[in-house]
Order: sequence, then C-alpha cells, then structure tokens
Amino acid sequence: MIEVININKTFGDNQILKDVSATFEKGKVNLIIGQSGSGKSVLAKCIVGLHEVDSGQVLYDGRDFTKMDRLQRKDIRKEIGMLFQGSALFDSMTVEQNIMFPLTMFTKMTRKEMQERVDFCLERVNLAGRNKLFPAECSGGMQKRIAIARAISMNPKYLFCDEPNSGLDPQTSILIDNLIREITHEYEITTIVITHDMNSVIEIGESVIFINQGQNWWQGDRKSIIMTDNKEINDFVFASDFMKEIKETLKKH
Ligand SMILES: Nc1ncnc2c1ncn2[C@@H]1O[C@H](COP(=O)(O)OP(=O)(O)OP(=O)(O)O)[C@@H](O)[C@H]1O
Repeated sequence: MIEVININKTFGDNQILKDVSATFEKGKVNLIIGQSGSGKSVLAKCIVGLHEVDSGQVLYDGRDFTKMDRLQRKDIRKEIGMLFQGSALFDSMTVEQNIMFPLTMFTKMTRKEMQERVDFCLERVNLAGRNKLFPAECSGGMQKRIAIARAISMNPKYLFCDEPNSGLDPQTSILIDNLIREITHEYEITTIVITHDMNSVIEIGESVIFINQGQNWWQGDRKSIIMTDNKEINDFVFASDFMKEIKETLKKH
C-alpha cells in the first residue's frame, strides 16, 4: 500500500499540489484521473521521488519515503516498476537486452538467471521467443507489452504506469489494461495508473482518485465515480456520450 498524506508541491509561485492525501491499495489497480494540467504527473513524480515534496508524507507500506536518505530510497526504488509514456524502450537494444537492463543495474544475477527471468517475463506478456527482436520490429502494442515485461522483471511491489494506453487502438488498449490488472492481482502489486482513458476507468478502475487543480477532490471505486453528483467530476467524466450511456445503464441496475 502507498499512502500520500497532505503533500504540498510548489514550483516558484505556482502551488501545484495542495494538501493532497490518497491511499493506493495493494493488489489493486489505483487510477489517477483529472483534467490536463491538474497535477497527476507531478503527484506521481512526488511519490517516486523525482520531485521533492515541500511538505507531507509518502508512505510505502508504512515506510516514510520523504524522510529517507539516498541509499534507503534506492532500496525502495528497486521495488518499483515503471511503465513510462510511450514505451521508453532503448531502440539500439534487443527486446532481451531491454528487459535485462534493470536486472544488470540493480541485481547480481548471473547471465543464466537473467536469461530465465527474461523468458519468464516475455512468456507472461505473451511474447515468448521474441527475445532477439529490436523495438523497431515490434508493433506499438508489442512495445508496450515488452515495457510491461521490463517493469515486472524485478518482481516489483509497486508499479507506476503513465498513460499506458496512449497511442494505442481501442482493442490493444483493452489488452494492455487487462494485462496490467492480471499482473496486479497475480503478484499483489500496488499499481498506480495515470490515465485520461475513461474506458480504462470502467475496465480496471478498482480505486480511482480524481484530482482537480492539484487537490484531491475525490477517491472511490469506478461505480461511485460514475454515480457521484460532484460537479467537477461530472464535467470531466461525462464529457463523452459513451460515459453518459454507461451512467444510464448503471442507474438501471
Ligand atoms: N518541473 C516543473 N516546473 C514547473 N511547473 C511544472 C513542472 N512540472 C509540472 N509543472 C506544472 O504543474 C502543473 C501540473 O502538471 P502535470 O504535468 O502534473 O499535469 P497533468 O495533470 O499530468 O497533465 P496532463 O494530463 O496534460 O499530462 C502544470 O501547470 C505544469 O505546468
């Protein structure tokens, strides 16, 4: 579980996060949603320590990240898998070399152990045997799955995904969403996904935090976010007819 308690973050005169508190649960996909510029990425960067918070706490299973020194933070970072926007694979490396990258950086695994780990992770994302391909030889959906394989190669306790569906067609988006959900449940990972995709809210939003202008307006599950009367949430969530239809359907049940 990751807990964020009253965090504040300012750039110059611009306060981006104001007393944001949220709980991201273990074994669940926790979504961060909100308008463009509302502070979703800044919040995620504060959680992983890419930005320092001005005040407040970030607890990884009770361990206060904000009070840790560099070495202690490094230990936590080893437990975090990251899925960046795009796929962020290294173009000059094969699929296998990409997945091995964090293993060579952070573990003392032998070549054989790394090889086995790569095979296991590729199998898990349904890409067994694609070890020697280069990213340019893979489709966008495959690249995303390779990035997921790399993110889980270190057996992470925590998984951060920034817009995992960006640039994907609807069918591939659902595939990636399902994979993220399965992996989260299977390995009991605390997963945080930043998304704009309302389809993902319906598919995988077991817990959803809605950020509005740097404040945590609301946290709940996918059904309650659709049923709430909160105006800011409704303006965001029901911008599309697709979501209005879902609300009507849910009301009938
Ligand atoms: N390093 C930085 N220095 C100064 N301002 C920043 C920095 N990073 C983000 N901001 C500002 O913080 C605000 C929130 O940005 P953030 O990237 O978190 O938005 P977001 O909700 O993730 O948006 P989007 O959905 O468009 O990615 C924006 O006004 C942005 O300009």
